[in-house]
Amino acid sequence: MSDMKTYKPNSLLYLDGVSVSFDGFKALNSLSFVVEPGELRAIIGPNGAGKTTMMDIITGKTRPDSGEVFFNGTVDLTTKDEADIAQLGIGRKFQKPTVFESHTVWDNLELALNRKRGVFGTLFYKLSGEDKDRIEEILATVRLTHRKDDFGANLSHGQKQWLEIGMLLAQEPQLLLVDEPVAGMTDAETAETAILLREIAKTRSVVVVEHDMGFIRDLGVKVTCLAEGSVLAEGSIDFVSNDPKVIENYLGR
Ligand SMILES: Nc1ncnc2c1ncn2[C@@H]1O[C@H](COP(=O)(O)OP(=O)(O)OP(=O)(O)O)[C@@H](O)[C@H]1O
Repeated sequence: MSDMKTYKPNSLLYLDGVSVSFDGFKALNSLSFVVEPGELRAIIGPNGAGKTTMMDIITGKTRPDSGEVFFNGTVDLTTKDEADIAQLGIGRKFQKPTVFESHTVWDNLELALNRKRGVFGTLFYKLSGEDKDRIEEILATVRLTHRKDDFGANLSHGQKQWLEIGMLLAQEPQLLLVDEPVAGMTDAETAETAILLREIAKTRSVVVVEHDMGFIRDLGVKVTCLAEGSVLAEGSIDFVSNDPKVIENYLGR
C-alpha cells in the first residue's frame, strides 16, 4: 500500500481524488485521471468545470485541499512551488499569447532558450551551433521558419500562439499544458494546430484544454470531459460525445 502512495507506474501525470474549495465552493471534487508518457490528452467541459483550476493545481499555483498529484511516477507536486514545477519540466501555455512583440521571432526563441539556463548561464552565454540548430528545429515545428526575422507584433494571432508554444518547447518540458490554443484562430490555423500538437506529443506529453469540438475531433486522441470538478466521461471523442451525461451537461447546452 505504502509503495502505491509514492510510485505511480506508467504515468507522467497522476491525479487521484483531488479536491479544492474556494469559499465553500468545490471547484474540484475528487478529480482523478492519469496521463501516460508521450500521451496527448484533450480536456473538455463546460465553463466552471474546473479545467483552469486543474492546471493551477498541476503547476503549483493552487494547493489541493486533499488528493494526490504525482509527476513522473514519483514526484509529489503538492510539495513543490511554481518555480520548482517549471524546473521539473512542466510548461504551461495560457490562453492569451504573451510573446515579446518588439523582438523578432528568432530572438523570442533565443530568449526562451536562455531562460532555461538561468542568470549565471546567460552571463557567459554565446549562441552555439547546437542552439541554432535547436531554434531552427523549433521554428519548423511551429511553422514559423519563413517568419523568423519578423517582429512578434507582426504575426497573426495564430502565429503568436505557435511562437509561444515554441518558446515553451525551448525549455524542453516533459509535459506541456495548453489552454484553449485555437480560440480566435482561423480555420486553417486551427487545423494546423492539431497537426502541430500531434507532432509535439511524439517527444513529450501534452494536455490540451479546448471548447472547439472540430479541433478535438481532429486531434483524434483520448478525451476527458470534466464537469463540476470531476471526470464525467473519458474515452474516444465518439464515446464521450455520445455519453448522455456529456450531452446533458455540455454539448447539448
Ligand atoms: N481563486 C478562485 N477563487 C474563487 N473561486 C474560484 C477561483 N478559481 C476558480 N474559482 C471558481 O471555481 C470554478 C471552476 O473554475 P475554473 O476556472 O477552473 O473552470 P474552467 O473549467 O476552467 O472554466 P472555463 O471553461 O470558463 O475556463 C468556477 O466556478 C470559478 O468561479
